Amino acid sequence: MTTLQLKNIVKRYKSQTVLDDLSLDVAGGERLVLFGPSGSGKTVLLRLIAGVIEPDAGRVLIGGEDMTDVDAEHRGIGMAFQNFALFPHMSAFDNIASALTSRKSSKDTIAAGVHKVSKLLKIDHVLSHHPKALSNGQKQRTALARALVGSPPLLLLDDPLRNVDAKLRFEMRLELPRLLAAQGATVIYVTQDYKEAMALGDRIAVMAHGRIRQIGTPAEIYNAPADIEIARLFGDPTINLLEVVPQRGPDGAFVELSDMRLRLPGFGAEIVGKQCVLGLRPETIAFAEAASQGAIPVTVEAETPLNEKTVTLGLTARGREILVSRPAGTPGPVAGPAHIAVDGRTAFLFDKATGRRILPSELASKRNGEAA
Ligand SMILES: Nc1ncnc2c1ncn2[C@@H]1O[C@H](COP(=O)(O)OP(=O)(O)OP(=O)(O)O)[C@@H](O)[C@H]1O
Repeated sequence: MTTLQLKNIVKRYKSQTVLDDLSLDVAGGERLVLFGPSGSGKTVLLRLIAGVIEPDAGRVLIGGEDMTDVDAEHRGIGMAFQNFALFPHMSAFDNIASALTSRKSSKDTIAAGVHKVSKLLKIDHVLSHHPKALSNGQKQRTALARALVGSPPLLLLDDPLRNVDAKLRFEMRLELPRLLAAQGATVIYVTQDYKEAMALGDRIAVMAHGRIRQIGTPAEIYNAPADIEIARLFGDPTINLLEVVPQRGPDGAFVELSDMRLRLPGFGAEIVGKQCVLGLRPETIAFAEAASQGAIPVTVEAETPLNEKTVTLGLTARGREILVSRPAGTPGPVAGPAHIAVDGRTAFLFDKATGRRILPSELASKRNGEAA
């Protein structure tokens, strides 16, 4: 299976550095998601891997071979883009087959390949249609079929679900991993949708300003975000972020919420008196009895039942907003005074000035130990 290595890639447009000394290693058969806000450089990176644009510096290695100076059509890559990019004057069949024409395969071999992939993508009944007679979902599947038909060892998919409706997007999120796994290809998949990133990626590379801010499995990104922005981008409802200044208590550092102490196990003197931001995932907070130990009083302002969960907005004594999320159907207060229980071990602490997550001192010293 084909590996992909990017080494110190730089791409500039006039004075703007769009990719800034970016390096990346993708294992053979891995599905790597490039995730990041609009303008972070995802599409430029994909086009650069494809060979459509050239880097100003750095190397692109595909399967261990330096492909930086090799033309796009000789890189053996399959591509599908968010705007479908189908030829309007060709049938769906011919659009898909166009990916194979340069191979000089026999007509029968091409037809067999097109039918196989079309069946898989459930578009075999519309192969004679031109793009204007296809629904958006069918166009998207046709573009995907064109990318898959030659079984390329490296597949680049640029936000292929962006222009399809919510139902199809949901279906494809379920189907695509199986489909891509069956292909055995190495996949670079661009999306701005964090749920898609988590559903499809073996790993996710979070991009910002032409750099990779964090790379890891979906669980690593969610459970150990490198900074506030990443914590905010992954999660629905969004993570609670509260400005705090930790204090020193008899049994370690704590912060105050509604005049109650929330202990931060593992954190020590290094955070005392520092301007920080506390991150609490709504699903890690539970409603509690007033008398239970550490219960923090809140005033419930509003409740929003969603399909699978109920999200409640509470206010602390000083009017700070806290979202609490619990599985739908579980009881909870609807309005008025209530108490919440927060486990300090699940809290994130960020440096307010830099936005970077501060690791608990125990973990930090363990990491340092590992590095030494
Ligand atoms: N041909 C070009 N000429 C000048 N600037 C460009 C060109 N192509 C891209 N850029 C700039 O590079 C930056 C990154 O663009 P890119 O399309 O890679 O972002 P993106 O992360 O894919 O965004 P989106 O999710 O909206 O597609 C943007 O600021 C864009 O304006």
